[in-house]
Amino acid sequence: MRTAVTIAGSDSSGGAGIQADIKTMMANGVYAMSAITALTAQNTTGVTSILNATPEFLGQELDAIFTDIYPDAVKIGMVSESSLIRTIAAKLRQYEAKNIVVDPVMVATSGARLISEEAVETLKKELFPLACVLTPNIPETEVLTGMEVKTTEDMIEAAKRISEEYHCAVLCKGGHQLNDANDLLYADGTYRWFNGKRISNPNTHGTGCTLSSAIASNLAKGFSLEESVERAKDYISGALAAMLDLGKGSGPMDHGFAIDNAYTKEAEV
Ligand SMILES: Nc1ncnc2c1ncn2[C@@H]1O[C@H](COP(=O)(O)OP(=O)(O)OP(=O)(O)O)[C@@H](O)[C@H]1O
Ligand SMILES: Cc1ncc(COP(=O)(O)O)c(N)n1
Repeated sequence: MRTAVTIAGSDSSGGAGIQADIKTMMANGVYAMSAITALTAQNTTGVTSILNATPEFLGQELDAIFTDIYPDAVKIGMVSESSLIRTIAAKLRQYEAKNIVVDPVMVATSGARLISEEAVETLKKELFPLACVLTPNIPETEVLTGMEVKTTEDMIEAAKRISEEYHCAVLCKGGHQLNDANDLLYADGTYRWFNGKRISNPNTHGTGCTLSSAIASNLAKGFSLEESVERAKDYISGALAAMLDLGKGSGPMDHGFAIDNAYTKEAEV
């Protein structure tokens, strides 16, 4: 069985972070492991508290993982402090980790800031060069380039700039567009669109976490980056189209849509 690890924050409401990642990896047929960077107290309406792991403890989690069940792919999500980012980078280099997907998580759907400004600089310096693909959303793409991203041409230009600066592929996610949900992959000087029909579902908590974990799962299974993105896009569209509606705010998606006997189907009996 292929294996993957998520290095990210825990979401107590189970919609984003570690919990979304593990559900996604499992639904995509990959054995999931986790190194938790922070505990968050959050639900569909917001984040009320964050408790970071210490760099020492995070290092020990990564040692435990990499010295035993070596992961075929790595997904990195919320890491809010520079010291934690440095620990991750050092461990990934030490263990020669492969298929690293970096989701530069900055702000939650609910509006909470999940990384300090100073840590964004460390993320760029330490982790971006190790990534095989970065998956910023449009606001994150704007922060990373300092340019406004309003049109499809802007998305292409911004993704090109990031890809050239950090020498890795960039998937600029289009979930924040008004009419479409088209994602742009820029790799090796060329680009390709992954078009998605915008699904009229207000429950988008954890879409970014889910997409990056689905990409990591497919890379772990040996698919090319393009194939991995295509499959991940199908997965996120299916999870959104299942129209789960939980909680008072922007709710989580249904990861059970692809699994026989999953909880939503059972619940209807
Ligand atoms: N309403 C929607 N219909 C279809 N696809 C969507 C919708 N919203 C987001 N997506 C898709 O979900 C994926 C994540 O994109 P998005 O831009 O929302 O990332 P994000 O902002 O990082 O997510 P998060 O909500 O976790 O912060 C992309 O593939 C995007 O196209
Ligand atoms: C632990 C954790 N990681 C990531 C996100 C971003 O996801 P979203 O933007 O969908 O809230 C989150 N809310 N919590």
